[in-house]
Amino acid sequence: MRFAVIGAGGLGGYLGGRLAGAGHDVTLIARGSHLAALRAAGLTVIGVDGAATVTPVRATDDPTGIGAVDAVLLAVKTWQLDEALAALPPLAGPDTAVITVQNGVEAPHRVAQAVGRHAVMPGVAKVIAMLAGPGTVRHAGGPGALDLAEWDNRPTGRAERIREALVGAGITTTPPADIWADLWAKFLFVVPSGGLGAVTDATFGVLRQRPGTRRILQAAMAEIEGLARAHGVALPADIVARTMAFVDQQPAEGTTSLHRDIKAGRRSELDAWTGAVVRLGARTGTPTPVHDVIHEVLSLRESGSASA
Ligand SMILES: NC(=O)C1=CN([C@@H]2O[C@H](COP(=O)(O)OP(=O)(O)OC[C@H]3O[C@@H](n4cnc5c(N)ncnc54)[C@H](OP(=O)(O)O)[C@@H]3O)[C@@H](O)[C@H]2O)C=CC1
Ligand SMILES: CC(C)(CO)C(=O)C(=O)O
Repeated sequence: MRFAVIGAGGLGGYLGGRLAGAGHDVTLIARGSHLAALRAAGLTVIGVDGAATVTPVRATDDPTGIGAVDAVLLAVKTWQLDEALAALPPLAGPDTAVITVQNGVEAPHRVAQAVGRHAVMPGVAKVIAMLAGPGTVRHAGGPGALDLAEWDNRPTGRAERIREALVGAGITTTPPADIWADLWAKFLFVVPSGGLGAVTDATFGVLRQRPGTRRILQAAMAEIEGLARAHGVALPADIVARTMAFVDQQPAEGTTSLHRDIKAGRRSELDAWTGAVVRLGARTGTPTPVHDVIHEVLSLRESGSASA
């Protein structure tokens, strides 16, 4: 199949590298020193069981020469989506799927405004992958899975072909009963853990062990459960207990990307994570007091004016 990956960073590089390694026609759209390294020495994916290099790998910063592809993996951060969307038109044919992988529940809607719902396949990535340096991606954990579906979850030939390509490339994927419920379930895990982790600078191990932080985590998850209900999304009745059990299985030293980005002073996805909870809560009249506090504290810290 023909794939284009817009944003060949941690996640896009991992998925694109696996697909290219399995023989698919993959073009990575990248920039800067990462693009230079991809062109010079290919893409190296350091996995849990060793490293593999795909070389040569097709990489460019100019989408105009690629032509229409079967699927675009839109793998940039949420705040980079507008710029990435500008690269889409030359890649899109009448049946091209545009797969979103962003954490949060708003990215598919933003992309659909640009390309239409028929083109968008919301995806949920279950992997921990990061750029280890120019041209190199590290798969640090997680099952290495990408679940995706059509907007209305109906089975289609293109969804099936993409799943076959993923499985053939060693990426686990399961047809979801409802991709929106899966997106919200992941939202309910990452946002409370990320927000509270960033506020306290605590790892999963600490957050789950202290009675106080554990209670706040559960209260934050319950807020998102209420928000999902307000959006007509059916989550399992025991979603908070299930998600706490999942938190209990995470490596004790683990943190989320939101926490790591804020701690390192990099631009974060705060607006698409905690910000979205506050925004959607206000829009639907759903109380989100825990997220309101977390959002205010982290916004203040990100604005750099905490000591002004
Ligand atoms: N990494 C993971 O394991 C997971 C990530 N996600 C989600 O996936 C998304 C991507 O995350 P992640 O891969 O970690 O982020 P990264 O920052 O590692 O990767 C994004 C890449 O896209 C590049 N990029 C951005 N805009 C453009 C553009 N217009 N043209 C070319 N390249 C561009 C960035 O380059 P530059 O640095 O120059 O801006 C960067 O290399 C996030 O929304 C995240 O929530 C979801 C689950 C797991
Ligand atoms: C699942 C998890 C926590 C893995 O990195 C994630 O998606 C994130 O931190 O952004």
